[in-house]
Amino acid sequence: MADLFQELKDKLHNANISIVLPEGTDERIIAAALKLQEEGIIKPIIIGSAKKLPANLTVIDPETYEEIDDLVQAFVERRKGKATEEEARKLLKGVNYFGTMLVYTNRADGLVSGAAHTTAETVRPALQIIKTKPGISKTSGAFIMVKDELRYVFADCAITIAPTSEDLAEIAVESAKTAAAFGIKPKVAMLSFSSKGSAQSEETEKVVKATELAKKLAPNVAIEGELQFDASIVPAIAAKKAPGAVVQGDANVFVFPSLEAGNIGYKIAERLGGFEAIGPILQGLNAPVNDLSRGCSAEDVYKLAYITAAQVLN
Ligand SMILES: CC(C)(COP(=O)(O)OP(=O)(O)OC[C@H]1O[C@@H](n2cnc3c(N)ncnc32)[C@H](O)[C@@H]1OP(=O)(O)O)[C@@H](O)C(=O)NCCC(=O)NCCS
Ligand SMILES: CC(=O)OP(=O)(O)O
Repeated sequence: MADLFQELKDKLHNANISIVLPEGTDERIIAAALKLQEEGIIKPIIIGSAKKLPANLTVIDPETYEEIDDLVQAFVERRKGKATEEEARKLLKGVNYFGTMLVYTNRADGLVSGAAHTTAETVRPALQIIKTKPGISKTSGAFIMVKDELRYVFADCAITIAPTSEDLAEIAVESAKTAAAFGIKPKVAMLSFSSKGSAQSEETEKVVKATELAKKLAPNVAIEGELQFDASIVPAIAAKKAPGAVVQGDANVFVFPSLEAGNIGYKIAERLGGFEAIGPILQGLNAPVNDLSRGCSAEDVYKLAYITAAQVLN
């Protein structure tokens, strides 16, 4: 992954991209911001109290922000009929709503939060304000999983609790795009507890249908399902369980059938398998807003800031 981050740094060198880090009270966020500031490639903007933060950082304090009325008006306009001015003013006291409005109003290019907030608290402002791109029905959360030379994409590990076949197909296509954007030629496995009809149930049928839909949505991408994890990653097992499949134990994008499977699966790969987990990267939004795990390190924050900045250019 060293190469990926070097590539991103080269690409972003003169791009002048600013990333909001709303959690200015978290030490990991401050450490990552200082490292970004020192490097001078991405401009971090911290939300918090300037008095309590290092003087060389750009800090915006919602309590004293001179342009708060503009943000409130823009929020009320965006949430037409769903928030009064009074409610908007109250919501914008929250650092994630405030930071998301900085992105929505083009005062910043992207946002990374979630070190000190749950995923729901982090992403809800983005779902309500930034919203998904035309043609995308739902956002989803992908991780880039890295160990030595190995790079995989896991999704959805963050957002949709009980995806339908249509959701899974969209997640597959968006995850293939995420893989391609970060230098991985996608080979997608639609995961299940069954390989090519070895078990039959509502759950396996959901993945079979999702695979058909995903293939129609992205006919040029190698997508295979339904597959068990071993049949997707071990060529000899693929030859036995899924002979003739377009993915022969060489999958690198893994679409999990539910959030339970995806979230548990990525944490097992991270905590027992020794993979670095970068994300969750939110896919399909109009502007990049990315979540962190509350278990993240300062290095994870720093890296996700680079991924977020790269999404601005994609
Ligand atoms: C993502 C999540 C917070 C959304 O829940 P919610 O805020 O209750 O969602 P709601 O149904 O009230 O919708 C709120 C808004 O977000 C939108 N929305 C909800 N899910 C969305 C999705 N996946 N993609 C895009 N927009 C979405 C809704 O359309 C709605 O927009 P509107 O207010 O403009 O009409 C919820 O699905 C969740 O908690 N997921 C699990 C998160 C988690 O804990 N993951 C594990 C750790 S990473
Ligand atoms: C991505 C994720 O699981 O986030 P958290 O660990 O904060 O719940």
